[in-house]
Amino acid sequence: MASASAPTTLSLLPSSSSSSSSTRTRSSVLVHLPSSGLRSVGIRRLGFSAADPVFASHVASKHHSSGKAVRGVVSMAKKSVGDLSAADLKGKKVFVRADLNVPLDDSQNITDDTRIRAAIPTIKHLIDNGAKVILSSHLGRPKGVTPKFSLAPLVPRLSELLGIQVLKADDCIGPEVEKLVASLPEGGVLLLENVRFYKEEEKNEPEFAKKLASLADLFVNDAFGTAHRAHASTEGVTKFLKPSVAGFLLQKELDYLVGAVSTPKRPFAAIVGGSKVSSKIGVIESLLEKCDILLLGGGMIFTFYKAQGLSVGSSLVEEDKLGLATSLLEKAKAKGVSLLLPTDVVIADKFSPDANSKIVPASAIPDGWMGLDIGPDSIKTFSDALETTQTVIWNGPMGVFEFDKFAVGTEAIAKKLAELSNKKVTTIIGGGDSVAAVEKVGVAEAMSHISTGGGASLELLEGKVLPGVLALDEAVPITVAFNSGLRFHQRKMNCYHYLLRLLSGTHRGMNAE
Ligand SMILES: Nc1ncnc2c1ncn2[C@@H]1O[C@H](COP(=O)(O)OP(=O)(O)O)[C@@H](O)[C@H]1O
Ligand SMILES: O=C(OP(=O)(O)O)[C@H](O)COP(=O)(O)O
Repeated sequence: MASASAPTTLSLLPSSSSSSSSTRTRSSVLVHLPSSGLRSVGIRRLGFSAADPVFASHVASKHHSSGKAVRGVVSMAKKSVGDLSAADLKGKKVFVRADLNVPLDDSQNITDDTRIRAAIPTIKHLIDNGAKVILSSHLGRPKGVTPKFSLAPLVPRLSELLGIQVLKADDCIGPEVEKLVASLPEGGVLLLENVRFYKEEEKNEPEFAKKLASLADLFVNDAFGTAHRAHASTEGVTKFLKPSVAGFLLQKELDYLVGAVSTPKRPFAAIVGGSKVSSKIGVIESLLEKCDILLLGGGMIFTFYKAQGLSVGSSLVEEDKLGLATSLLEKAKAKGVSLLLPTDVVIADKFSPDANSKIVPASAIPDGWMGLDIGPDSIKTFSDALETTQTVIWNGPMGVFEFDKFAVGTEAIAKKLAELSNKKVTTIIGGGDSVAAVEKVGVAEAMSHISTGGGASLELLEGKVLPGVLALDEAVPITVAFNSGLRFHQRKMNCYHYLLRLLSGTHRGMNAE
């Protein structure tokens, strides 16, 4: 659950990391919060954490584009559904955006209900307080109305978990939906049809957002897995519904992924595997700024080996990323990050569960063979390194874990993390295949945090701002103090609008004054 202790002063901290004189700090900004008032409203830190260097860079680069050389960090407090009282909720129609994008088999059976279970606490809180819940989600990436992407198969599981019969609408806007909403009792739940059946959803068209919003009195966004999308049901509706607040799942995800990773207990290790070097380069680069130990496994290691001049046989390689791999190795060295590549690998004569396999040193992969897992020496080295840590984040399996023969490295790391979790090490797993891997090994429960958002968690780790979070109301209006050189200005303002102006480069309060 989110931290209930409120920071009393949130700082736009001067950063010393910039090497460019053009981006060096010339101003500092303090954001003062009335401490007693904050505690009384149960403020929760959401979205951005103080002193996050990656976010600092992000803010700075945006702000620099306006010609104002200010580098800093903004910490924001988003209003939570837990901050709404029973009086705020009783009889109110609440538009809840959840991410119920669950996998279904060919017979429309749910094969993993993690996202449905994760959405329950917020819905239950609302119905227990007498609200009328209008539940919205997408499923898959349909092009127009597509029956196989209907949310209907989710109704039985939702009803079972909530202990009430969930109603289902055949659309997400329009007169029929309005009728169902009008007859919804207090404590009732109406599941709208897949919001992506309308192309206006992903285009974030205001008229469509307005129609969705017209169904309700207030908005709760609990769709962490979709928080990196600025869609009508995640971002657009906030323009028409007040308050717009965070749900418990969104809050919990951000607590771990922003809180634990921006100010981690150290030593802090990241394990990055999987198959797509290109989609994970941003993560590796940003993790080099943050972590003490970086362990690489999976299909991406062969690009690093090849970049070092080793033979990799027919292993997976992204040729156009060789230069980048070299620069990442150099960057790790310069930053003093302990970047470990596997010293031995399990190789196969074909990409198949029944391939012939053998273990070889990483420097001795023969032609015609491909690396599909990390070897036993590497497992030992990685396990020893992990023993020293206090926080571990894992994204991407160590090998082709779908084939039992090449699942040993992934399973060993999963078990090691479970063991460390029991020793109070913070363990965070993100990414669809990584979560599937820990589920397969049966250790998901042991981990500190399993993220319901693959893309969203990666974007957070890269230091990106999630539009679905940014759009939510902040907990309280706050006092912002500007200190610009010798001048000092103080004004009360809304932190959300302040941040928006800072990000968009339209803030003119510092050097301009
Ligand atoms: N050595 C390897 N060669 C080819 N594919 C690999 C290798 N190691 C892991 N993989 C594959 O990587 C895939 C997962 O990669 P990715 O999508 O990046 O992870 P995640 O979904 O956790 O972010 C798995 O399907 C796995 O089989
Ligand atoms: O499954 C999702 O993302 P993920 O596979 O990155 O975790 C979310 O539901 C977002 O779906 P989208 O990537 O189609 O916008």
